[in-house]
Amino acid sequence: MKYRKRTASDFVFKEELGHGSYSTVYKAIDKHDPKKLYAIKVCSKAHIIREAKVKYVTIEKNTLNLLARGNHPGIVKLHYTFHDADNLYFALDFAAGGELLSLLHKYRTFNEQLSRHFTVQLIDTIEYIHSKGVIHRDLKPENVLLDKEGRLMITDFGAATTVANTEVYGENDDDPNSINATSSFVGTAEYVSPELLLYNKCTRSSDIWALGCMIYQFLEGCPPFRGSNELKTFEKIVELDYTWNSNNYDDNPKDNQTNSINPLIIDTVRKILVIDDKERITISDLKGEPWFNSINWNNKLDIWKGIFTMDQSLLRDQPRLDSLDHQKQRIIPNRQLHVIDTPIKNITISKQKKKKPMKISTNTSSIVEWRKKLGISLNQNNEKTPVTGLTNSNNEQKIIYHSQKMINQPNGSIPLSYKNPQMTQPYYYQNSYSNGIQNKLDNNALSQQVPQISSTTPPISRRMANVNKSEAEFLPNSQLPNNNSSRQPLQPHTKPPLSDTTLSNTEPLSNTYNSKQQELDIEYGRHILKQDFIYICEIPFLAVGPALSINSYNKIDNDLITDIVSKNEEFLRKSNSKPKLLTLTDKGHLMYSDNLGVNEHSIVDVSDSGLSMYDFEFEEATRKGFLILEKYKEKLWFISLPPASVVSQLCATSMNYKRPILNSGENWVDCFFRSRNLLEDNNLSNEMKTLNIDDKQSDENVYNHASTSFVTTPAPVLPALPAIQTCSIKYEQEKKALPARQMTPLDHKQSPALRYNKKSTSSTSLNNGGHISNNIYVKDINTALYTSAAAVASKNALMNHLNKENKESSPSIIFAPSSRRQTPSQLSTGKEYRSYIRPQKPNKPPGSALPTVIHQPEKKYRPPKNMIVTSSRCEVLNTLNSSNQRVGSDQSIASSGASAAFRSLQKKKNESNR
Ligand SMILES: Nc1ncnc2c1ncn2[C@@H]1O[C@H](COP(=O)(O)OP(=O)(O)OP(=O)(O)O)[C@@H](O)[C@H]1O
Repeated sequence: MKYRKRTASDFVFKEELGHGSYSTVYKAIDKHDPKKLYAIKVCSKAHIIREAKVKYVTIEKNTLNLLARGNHPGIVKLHYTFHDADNLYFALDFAAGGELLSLLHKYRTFNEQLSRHFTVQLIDTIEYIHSKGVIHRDLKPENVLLDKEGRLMITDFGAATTVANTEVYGENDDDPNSINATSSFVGTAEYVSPELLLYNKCTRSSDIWALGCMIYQFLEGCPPFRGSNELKTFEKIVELDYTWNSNNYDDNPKDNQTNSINPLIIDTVRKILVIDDKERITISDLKGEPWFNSINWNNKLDIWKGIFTMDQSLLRDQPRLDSLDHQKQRIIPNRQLHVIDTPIKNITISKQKKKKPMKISTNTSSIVEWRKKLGISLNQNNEKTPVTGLTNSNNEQKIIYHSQKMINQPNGSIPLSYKNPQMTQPYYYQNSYSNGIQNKLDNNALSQQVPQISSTTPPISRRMANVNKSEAEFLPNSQLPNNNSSRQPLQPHTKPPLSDTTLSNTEPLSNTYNSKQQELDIEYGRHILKQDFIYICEIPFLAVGPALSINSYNKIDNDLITDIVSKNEEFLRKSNSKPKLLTLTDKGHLMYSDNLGVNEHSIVDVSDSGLSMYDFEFEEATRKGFLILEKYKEKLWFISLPPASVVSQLCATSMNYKRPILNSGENWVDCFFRSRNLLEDNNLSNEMKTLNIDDKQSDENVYNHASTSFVTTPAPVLPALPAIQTCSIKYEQEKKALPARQMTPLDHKQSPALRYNKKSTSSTSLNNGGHISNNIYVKDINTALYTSAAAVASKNALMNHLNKENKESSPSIIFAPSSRRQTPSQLSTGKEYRSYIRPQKPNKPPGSALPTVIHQPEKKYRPPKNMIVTSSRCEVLNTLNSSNQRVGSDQSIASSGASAAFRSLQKKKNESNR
């Protein structure tokens, strides 16, 4: 047959059949052959990239392709794959009979004959899947569909793996005592095997375990192991805590004789539900069980009869049998239902819906949804990911090691990162600090005097006015409150009338993006988001030195910044030097130059993962305070705004060239966020361009196997699943799902509700891509980080982040403009150094939606000695600390779900081994 690539326009999309964690499935009619119905699974590219589901989609596609070759009736067939700019499409067999779970719910239980019939079909299919070297890993009634004749079709291969891959999972098989922290869950709680729970091992036998659970469920109506939460479920599984009930049909008097389960079934299930997977019955032995004596396993036609076409006498004991006819009526005429054709362009497929409501509270989530729910995810390399609450020693050691390496530099030597020739001369080299200590640095660019903080620098009165006594105790003498000064209450971030009238002259200029500037930007191929005159002071992290040294920066915190600012405000403002022109582009480049825009010095990329931003009373409207940037372990930049009169003069002098101030209406922090968002969007659209699902091979293959007749092909066992590993979904930037997103925790586009959640003490969201969503305003970074519900909940994300980072980059912590962070308690305590742990663009109108301040000073994090901790490091460590503290508490275990269950199981296991 001549190959022709299908597109979405080849189909008429009908009603939605369902939706999962990364797709929405629509019924569709082939325009070229209206008799052909398909279920088209539509995956939004943006969604699967953002949610790091590319891997699952890839696995599903390749597994389905592989399994389609055998044309087994028990596997939902993949007919076509195609994509467009926004979506990936899988054209699958349409399962007119719906989910097996729905049928089970309808009848509550299946009678013995029906149970056996379905079990036989499942065994035949599982045997086929395993013969191809594939393990499904998420078998459950929701993942079993029925075709129009009522034959089973297993679907949802997103969690599948190969036998070879699985062996890798069981790296501790030989030593069951050494369960490590990198275990990951696979499956759905009620069907997950004990070997996975106990040894992080998944084999073919794990699918058989799930089959045993399903057989039980067919007869009892619910899975054998179900607790009130995942932990209890897992405990029941590993303790093999299940019982057969005998009163299933009590409400159906005419079925009284069926209220005891056939002992042959009980015996069969007993042989399946064996804790030790090596002792568990195999598929071939299972087929020989007495319960299947009547089955001719070679008679595929008999095995694969659809329940809607079967001899009804076979089903005579089925409770509410009459309903089955009704069900058949309901299913088969489904095609005749009046549906309004949905033009493809009107299908809101890019907008993902939430997972359908769970029919049974805890067992209907797919593996991926389940992982997400429990905060368990795979890392980028498809490796096992630490489970919440488990040891973090590796990660921590990594940090300590690096830190010590930095600190242990021989006196005078300079860490490589300091030798960056582009590093500009720090301003303070020119200043007149007389008490500086001469560094013995051998690098020319850095052999300079480290400024000694002048003890005579007067305290900054403005910030001292409202410091209360208890706080004052923690402040150096030089910062004691000055009662003569009055602290300016922070104002909502509206544009106040400028005190300096000369500045107002510049305003009309500043809002105009004039043609000369445009020309320049076009020449440079950039678009400027904001440009303004600023003072900038760079302070590198030095290897040695008493004050502004790496030792001083072991903790970037409120006190340190306060100390630096209070003692060096004049110096930091560079009042004696000429202001620079700071420019931020849409590409995230931040640079400064003289006021004519020449000799640009690049500062940093706003998207840099090692960049943290803070503000210290930074008020653009009143031109006060500092915007502080920190490149982790490299530099601090203190940015402040010159007086309006100075700016006005500068503008006047540069009039002939261009109008230098651009976009003064939007403050710097907002622009940083905007720039970062633009970059993210850019990344996303680039990744979407590279993500496709073209698979000519697959389509041709499917054409060749289009027949629905079942051919029993003796399929060779594949050593591995090359198709899965050499994924045919091209994802060229496979390295990352969305790199910038690791650094910018909140996907505000997808979670708009989280952006300004006023109940923010725990307004946290963690998704499986390891993204932290957090909306906590705090007055003290360490306190905040320690107490942040987000930090606690996001340990996995952070650990993932650490895993991914061999370098010392860190998630950014960005401090929002103070007007948005201001709370009454902040004002009353007088702490100006407030953190805002959520790198995203704040766009709420000024003064609104102030989340609750979290204040638990007693839990303040104390960094270990010799450990360099930036804000982000604090976050990581506090998270780990608090998580470790929670271990062992029953209450916390109960609330922390699967990971706690893991811990609990390990603990029990270790105790029993002692
Ligand atoms: N071939 C099909 N025929 C009919 N309905 C289908 C078909 N495939 C899927 N569906 C329906 O669509 C729903 C979602 O499909 P599916 O579970 O495959 O999506 P998913 O994104 O892989 O979800 P999950 O989160 O479970 O992995 C199913 O529950 C089912 O009701």
